[in-house]
Amino acid sequence: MAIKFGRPIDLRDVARTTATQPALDLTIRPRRNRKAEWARRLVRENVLTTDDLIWPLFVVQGDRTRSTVASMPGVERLSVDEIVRDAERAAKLDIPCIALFPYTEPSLRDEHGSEACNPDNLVCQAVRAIKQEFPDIGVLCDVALDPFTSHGHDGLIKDGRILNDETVAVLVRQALVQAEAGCDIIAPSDMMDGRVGAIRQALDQAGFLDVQIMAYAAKYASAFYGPFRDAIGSAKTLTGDKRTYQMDSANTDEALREVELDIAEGADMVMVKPGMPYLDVVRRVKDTFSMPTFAYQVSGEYAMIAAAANNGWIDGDRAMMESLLAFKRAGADGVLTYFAPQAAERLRQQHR
Ligand SMILES: NCc1[nH]cc(CCC(=O)O)c1CC(=O)O
Ligand SMILES: [Mg+2]
Repeated sequence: MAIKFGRPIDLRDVARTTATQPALDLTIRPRRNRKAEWARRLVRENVLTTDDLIWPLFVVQGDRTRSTVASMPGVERLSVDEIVRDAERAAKLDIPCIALFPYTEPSLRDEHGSEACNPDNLVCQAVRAIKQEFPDIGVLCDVALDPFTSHGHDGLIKDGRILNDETVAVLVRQALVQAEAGCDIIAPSDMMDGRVGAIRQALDQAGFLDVQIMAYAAKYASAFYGPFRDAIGSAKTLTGDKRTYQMDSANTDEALREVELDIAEGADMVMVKPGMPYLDVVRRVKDTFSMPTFAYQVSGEYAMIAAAANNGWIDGDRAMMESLLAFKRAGADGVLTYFAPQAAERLRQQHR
């Protein structure tokens, strides 16, 4: 491996000090446990493995199509046939789960996000195609209306307000078509009140007792979603912001109340989003509820690391691994990350 950013200084530990100066009278020297790679491995508290990774992918209409996302270097929108190839890559890399997000053709977007409930929409097509070839990989589908609405909001709008209960009714239908297509995990990211309970009830009534729910329980109104909105094509159309449903970045007690509600309504797993700027929330959620807790390293976090790395300003690979390990340290059980395949490849090399 070429060392671009400084040489590794793995100084040989000398058995006895040869310093000319008298040694300090220190009984405790924490550096002893860091003296060599084997010693550091021995006392290492947290590890990242491929089991921790969920890989988000973008689906686009077409055939053999891979289109770049300008604000997410290295990330592409994939047509259904191509997404099956990436699912295969995920399976080969031992990544347990992939997450799907659609770029909906502008002509199919409307005020009500109708395409979300079309059993033949891009996401449903992709789920079927992936499940047919790779039934053993987990498939997570996002539930929210923003990829489908002409205004870019996650819910229905009336007189400039996002309607809660009316939106929940649509989300329930969206979740059902996704479950019908073969989705394993339904992940509501819309932040409407009561949607987890409504979706759970509908899934159960339809016989989808084993379909899990991963609730985007503590999801903040964040500037870090910018590149994602580029990827799904809602950046240009979004009117206003999402602060009447996504959380205020200033709050953490509120995150605990949101998580508590989603668990009570039947969430099997909970998520905090974004990731790195909200590691304190991850820690509090994990400590308070002992639930399977996930963090989403969102598009803006990915873009920052990728951009700095592409400029030669940071060592991208090391920054990626360090950022992912931070989630483990904060108590996360797993991470949704666009770095998933790169991280998995790196983990594989390390273990060789
Ligand atoms: N509700 C849709 C949704 N699901 C995941 C993300 C963001 C993911 C990312 O930035 O990587 C968003 C965007 C938003 O809420 O505006
Ligand atoms: Mg909620």
